[in-house]
Amino acid sequence: MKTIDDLQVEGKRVFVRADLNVPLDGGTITDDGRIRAAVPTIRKLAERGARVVVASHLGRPKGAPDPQFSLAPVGRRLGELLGKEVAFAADTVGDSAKATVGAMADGGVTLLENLRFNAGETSKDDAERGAFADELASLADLYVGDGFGAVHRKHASVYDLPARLPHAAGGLIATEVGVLKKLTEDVKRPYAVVLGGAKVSDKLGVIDHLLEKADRILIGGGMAYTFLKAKGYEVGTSLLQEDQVPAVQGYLKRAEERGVEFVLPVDVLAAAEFPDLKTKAPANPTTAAADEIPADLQGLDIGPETRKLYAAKLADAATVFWNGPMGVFEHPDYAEGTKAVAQALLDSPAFTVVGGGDSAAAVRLLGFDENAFGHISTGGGASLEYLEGKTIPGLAALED
Ligand SMILES: Nc1ncnc2c1ncn2[C@@H]1O[C@H](COP(=O)(O)OP(=O)(O)OP(=O)(O)O)[C@@H](O)[C@H]1O
Ligand SMILES: O=C(O)[C@H](O)COP(=O)(O)O
Repeated sequence: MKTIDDLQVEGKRVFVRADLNVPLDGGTITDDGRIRAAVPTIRKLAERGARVVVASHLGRPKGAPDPQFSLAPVGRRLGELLGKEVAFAADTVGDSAKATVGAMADGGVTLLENLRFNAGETSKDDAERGAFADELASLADLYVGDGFGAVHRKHASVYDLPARLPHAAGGLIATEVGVLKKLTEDVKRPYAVVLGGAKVSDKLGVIDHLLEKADRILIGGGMAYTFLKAKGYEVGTSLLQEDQVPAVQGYLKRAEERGVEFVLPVDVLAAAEFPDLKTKAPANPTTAAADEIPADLQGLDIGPETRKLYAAKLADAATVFWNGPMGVFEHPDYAEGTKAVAQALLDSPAFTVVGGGDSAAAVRLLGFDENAFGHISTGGGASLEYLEGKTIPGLAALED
């Protein structure tokens, strides 16, 4: 894989595919970690006289413009962090993008509007994606892949565009891959993996692979309820991937055969309603045993006994990979589980990798010092798929 040091960028339009998919509350960025992580590559290119065209997705709009997913606030923050003006194009490949990119001087930076406002970006149809990639390619001379959080997506800007332009990996991708490699090669044992979060269907597949690698797998967050259901427990109205229950039963069985320890919640914090994340009004959750969640309640965090159990299971680990918060940490009533896991990792001597946009944001928003962890990855699904040993579209596309 080439790096940006291998490219002659002066006076060239360099398309940087970043992952600036940050959590927003209205128009306010609640955690700018992914923007900060994107800055070094953008700054380096601009300092070397490139005309830097930055592009990203934000959220999951449905292939058409949707103001709540505009990257405009991200552009303002990027400008603050770079300490220079970032021109914002009001579309991705339309008149505004062409005019803004056309008007750039050497060393300038433009941010395009959300890539996913265009159906071609995420299309499953190769021709449709390719046509959109052609339009993106017309805006640049060179391509730099640096959006580690999105490299697992076979999307136009990640996968098809690098095939159309001379390309290289940015500094963030190089760093992320370097650290994750350590977890696939000579991992120090015991190796514990903590999985949580809400993108359950995306993440269940990784367990198949982890059963071959990890010594201990702790499950929390929205993932937990599919496991509890697979054990035959009722989970009320909790997040559930019903169609995955048989697969999860298979994982539990294989884990037993292989001597991999699965650790599931023994209690949860549950409520009738999902909490109001805007007002943060008290949610008054009930603590319920994990095998007795009342039919009208949903589990929204791990409970106090589970916090202690998970801390104990992490205390003697030598390596820990953690992806996905233990609960709806954005609300203070459901933040304790995530805090307990973060604290347990800080207290343990293990080499710790925290993966995921939301997991990393949780660590920072809950007041932990991010530098105290071995590595905080900007990619959740991406780091999991990397650990799975899958071919990653956005990394394969950067190979020579
Ligand atoms: N029990 C639960 N029920 C519903 N949602 C939950 C539950 N536990 C955690 N969540 C939600 O999961 C979300 C984070 O999940 P996600 O899978 O996106 O994490 P991530 O891997 O860190 O991020 P990414 O994959 O986007 O990089 C949070 O917004 C949190 O509120
Ligand atoms: O947050 C993420 O995991 C990445 O930005 C990818 O987003 P996606 O899951 O919507 O493709």
